[in-house]
Order: sequence, then structure tokens, then C-alpha cells
Amino acid sequence: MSKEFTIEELSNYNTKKELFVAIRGYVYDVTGFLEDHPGGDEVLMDVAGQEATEAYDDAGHSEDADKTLDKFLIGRLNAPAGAGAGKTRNKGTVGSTQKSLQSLLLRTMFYLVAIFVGAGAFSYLKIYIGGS
Ligand code: HEM
Repeated sequence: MSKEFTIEELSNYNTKKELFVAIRGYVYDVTGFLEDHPGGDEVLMDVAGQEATEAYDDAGHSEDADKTLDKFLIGRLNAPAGAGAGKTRNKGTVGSTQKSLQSLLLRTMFYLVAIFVGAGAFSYLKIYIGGS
């Protein structure tokens, strides 16, 4: 994995015989995967020779798909500005930030529920047991 592609070079590989796509700044040769892609060959043809990060992400691929992608890695996209080149391949950081936010939210909800239950039990005891 050493070759650097410009977006122009990449655009030459847009046929079923040679199909390259760029995702998150990396270039993948997915020619051999056309037939095997669970999402069909048409969607791959739609982004053939192009920057396909958005299409790839929008399809909601699994981590397994990311691993499959790794097998086809052939180089880097040398794009001057934007379109996926600056994005990192490491989804992990985003994922773990989201996860820790989620668990914070869950914990907060847990405490709130605990307080409500506690307060409910307290009022119940006060009214029905200690209330005379
Ligand atoms: C270029 C490299 C790509 C690889 C290696 C790849 C790999 C995969 C894999 C392994 C799956 C199975 C489900 C999963 O594990 O997520 C999948 C499903 C799918 N892919 Fe891709 N994909 C690629 C590109 C794309 C693109 C560019 C699109 C569309 C815009 C796309 C659309 C889909 C869709 C719609 C499914 C779901 C199919 C279904 O569940 O019936 N994929 N892909």
C-alpha cells in the first residue's frame, strides 16, 4: 500500500474491469468484489473511480464490511481539498465517544429513576405507616 492517487487518476478506474473507489482518504481496488458485494454491483458502479465515503457510510456498513474493505486497500488518495481525504479511517474514536455519552445518559436516567422510586417509597411509608 504505497501508491498515491490523485482524484483524476482514480477516475480512470471506473469500469467493471478495473474498479477503484476512495473511502476516507484510502483507495481500494474492489474489482473482484463486484460480484460478491451483498449490496449489489450497481451501487459500486455508481461510485466507480470516485470518492465514495458518503455512499459507503450512508449504507450503514458493519465492522465486517470495514474489514472486507481492508483486503482491497491499494493506496492513498492524494486529494488537495476535502471530500473524505482528511477523514480518518478510525471509526473507533467516534464510536467510543458515542458509547461513553450513551452510558452517561443511561447512568443519569438510572439515578433519576432511583430517586423517583425512593421518593415514592418514602411518601408511601409516610402516608400509610407513619401518617397517623
Ligand atoms: C467499496 C467497498 C464496499 C465494501 C467492501 C462493501 C461491503 C459490504 C458488505 C460486507 C456488506 C454486508 C453487510 C455488512 O457487513 O455491512 C455490504 C452491504 C451493503 N452495501 Fe456495501 N460495500 C462497499 C461499498 C458500498 C457502496 C459504495 C454502497 C452504496 C452506496 C454500498 C451499499 C450497500 C448496501 C445497500 C448493503 C446492504 C445490502 C443488504 O443488506 O441487502 N456498499 N457491503
